Amino acid sequence: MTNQRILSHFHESAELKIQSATVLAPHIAQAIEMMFSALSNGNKILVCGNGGSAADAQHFAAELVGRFERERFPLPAIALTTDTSILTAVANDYSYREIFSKQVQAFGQAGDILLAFSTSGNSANVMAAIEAALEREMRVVALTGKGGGAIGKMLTDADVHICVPHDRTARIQEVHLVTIHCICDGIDVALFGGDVNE
Ligand SMILES: O=C(CO)[C@@H](O)[C@H](O)[C@H](O)[C@H](O)COP(=O)(O)O
Ligand SMILES: [Zn+2]
Repeated sequence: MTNQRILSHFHESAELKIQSATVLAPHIAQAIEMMFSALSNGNKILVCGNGGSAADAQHFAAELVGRFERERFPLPAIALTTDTSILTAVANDYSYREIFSKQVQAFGQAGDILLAFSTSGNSANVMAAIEAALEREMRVVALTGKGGGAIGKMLTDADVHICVPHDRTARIQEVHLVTIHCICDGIDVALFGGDVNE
């Protein structure tokens, strides 16, 4: 019984990944192109999300500033989920809704990219961050699920929407993870070409 449950998690996850690959590949390719071009112009990437998606935001920033699979110079990415003094002050003095948007206003510049994670597409603080980014002429890459929610409706044609075709938060997060690894790999390939062992 327990084993069956475990097996079904693995199967559902694997099946969704296969199914998402075709649907998401063109959007992921667009995100890679947009990020590579921004980084090449001296711009940076700000990243945000709640809960498991906060971990994804930090995971992505770590792979850009540190490394993914290749040795290379550090690339500028900042997770907006890590400074507990900023997060608690803004949540306490203003609202939880503004914890990311205030940081976008503080650090974001035209041409920078906001990478925004929300499995529901409806987290108010992620939406506020997107609003702030668009006001500053930043571009947005949104990783969502569940049809994209309100975030899907806020994005412009200049932005990229990577919407996982599923309704279960855990499954969506699992596809978000492989997506950020695709993006890291794509940026490395754009920088150096070829495969990892070259
Ligand atoms: O990791 C999980 C569930 O798998 C949770 O921590 C989850 O991230 C949190 O409930 C988030 O607050 C959900 O926000 P969102 O993805 O809808 O924007
Ligand atoms: Zn989770």
